[in-house]
Amino acid sequence: MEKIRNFCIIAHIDHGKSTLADRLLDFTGSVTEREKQDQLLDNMDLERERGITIKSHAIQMDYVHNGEKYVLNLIDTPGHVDFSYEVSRSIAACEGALLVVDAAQSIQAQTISNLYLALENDLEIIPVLNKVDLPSANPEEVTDDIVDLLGCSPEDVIPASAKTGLGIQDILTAIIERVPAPKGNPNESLQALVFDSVYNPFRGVETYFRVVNGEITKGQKIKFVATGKSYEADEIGTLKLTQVPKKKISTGDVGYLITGIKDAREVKVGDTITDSAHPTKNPIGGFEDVKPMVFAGIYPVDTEDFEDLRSSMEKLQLNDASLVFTPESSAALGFGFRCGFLGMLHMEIIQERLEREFDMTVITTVPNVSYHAYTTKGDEKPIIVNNPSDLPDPSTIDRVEEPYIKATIITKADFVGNVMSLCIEKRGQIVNQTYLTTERVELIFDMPLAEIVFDFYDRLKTVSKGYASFDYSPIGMRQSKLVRVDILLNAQPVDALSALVHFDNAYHIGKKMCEKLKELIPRQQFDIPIQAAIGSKIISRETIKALRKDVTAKCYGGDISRKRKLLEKQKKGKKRMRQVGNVEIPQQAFMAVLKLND
Ligand SMILES: Nc1nc2c(ncn2[C@@H]2O[C@H](COP(=O)(O)OP(=O)(O)OP(=O)(O)O)[C@@H](O)[C@H]2O)c(=O)[nH]1
Repeated sequence: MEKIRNFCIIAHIDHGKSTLADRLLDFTGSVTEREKQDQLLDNMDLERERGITIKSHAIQMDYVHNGEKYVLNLIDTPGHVDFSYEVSRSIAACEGALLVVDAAQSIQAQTISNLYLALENDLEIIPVLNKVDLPSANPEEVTDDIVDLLGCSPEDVIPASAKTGLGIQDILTAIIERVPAPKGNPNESLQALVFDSVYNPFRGVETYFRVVNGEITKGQKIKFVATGKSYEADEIGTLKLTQVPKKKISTGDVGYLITGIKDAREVKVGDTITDSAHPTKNPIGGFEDVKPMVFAGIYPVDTEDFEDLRSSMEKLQLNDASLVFTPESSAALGFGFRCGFLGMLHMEIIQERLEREFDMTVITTVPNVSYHAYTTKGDEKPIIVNNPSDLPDPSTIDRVEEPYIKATIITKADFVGNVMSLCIEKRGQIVNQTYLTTERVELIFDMPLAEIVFDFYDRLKTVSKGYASFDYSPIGMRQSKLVRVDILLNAQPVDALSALVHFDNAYHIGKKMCEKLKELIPRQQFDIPIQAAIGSKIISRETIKALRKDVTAKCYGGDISRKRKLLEKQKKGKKRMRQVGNVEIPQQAFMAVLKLND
């Protein structure tokens, strides 16, 4: 135990965590030449393409320091706010953290939020000034920023470049000398923290854990405290680049467990593993079930594919326990599912995985957050509104509550005005404003989560010319004035286009929706009126003019293969169209409300 170091790397997105992890693996000889590949830990294709870490992973390195052999367990953490719960669990499994700060960009919102998480867990912080090789790097200034933030001395900050390999040895030395060895009692009953799980189609769910007390042995009967379920530890081992089966994993160490569980929902990140016969009396605290924040409908483009979609979603859920869904139906789109996601990025990922891994073409409807509606009947429990159609009749509503968040934004002093106006437009209330340095300002707002879901990130980037970083955490429900804006095409309501919006924004959004739909829906043989309505009141209207004449009629003769090509192309385009009444609506139209300001 004396020779084990468990650490994680925390950073703002793109500050170089994954690249630094690769360098550490290289340096400790944990990868052979053949295995070398950029961003080794990001082993999902999607992760590599998007250049982001979606799930956290762990890896063990051996390193000799002053003639002594050490085991270093690195736990890589995801960088995006949608996955912050996973960051918090990975952090809880460590004693130390490398705080990576980009020498050109300095401290950003997630640098701070992750740092707070690490400090709450009493982690030893090793500040790393990364990307010092960049011409735009500002090492002195950024070191000062870090010293101010941590209250450390400038010598504690390790200058490094994950690209060139500079500083890697210093980082390893610091991990061994500064990060404390794990504590814990090997003789106590087993107590292990689940910090991640991964679904493997051949082996079932692989659970990643850190032993806090006691030890886990192959074949042991173990129990998951939160789910109360018991299993046999079919295989346990440590995580090198590949899994290395072991007979026993002891206090302080990190490993994987395979029990033949086939459903990701049975393994919850944050849960405690204990011995089935002699369960621990103190499960590790802080466990929470991850709750979806954003809801949207997912429908097959072809109504006949509903059963295929169901089986694909079930398979996806086996390996992504944070995805929830229930069947729903829409007059416009037929049968589909109302799905809950951790955030917008998670939603995009699910949609993309459905298309790539399961070859499904789907239509996603306008996302919304989860509201609580109380009726005048005085019922104690709220009606949970995850779907515009769940909103009770306005005449029976007493009040509606919506989820609020604390938003932390760090930006340059020059852009404070712009960022403030944006947040106020998004119904934010300023809570605090602090100058971190003369140049950089931290703004804290209470804001409705719903406003973040729509275009907030993009707008923030635009108004700050990219110099703003953003992070948020939920702070509970607050009363709101919510209405449902319905869209009528050719006088027919299209339920899949309905959106839940704040009353003050309803007219603006209704108008923009009509304009956007006019752009997106192709002209047809007849005039199509587009209307936005609240209840029976029409608040906006546009008209798509009819095509004047059939321009293709003249195109006769010519090469057949060319014609076929055109037909094929048309078919592809058609695939994402939905016939509603006698109007054809393209897929983008269902998401139009997200891009109202483009
Ligand atoms: N010049 C230079 N570029 C670097 C350095 N470290 C990382 N990068 C680049 O910075 C970008 C982001 O690096 P990543 O390692 O993917 O960042 P990350 O923090 O892991 O990002 P997420 O996993 O998405 O949170 C990549 O294009 C890297 O090649 C460095 O020391 N110098």
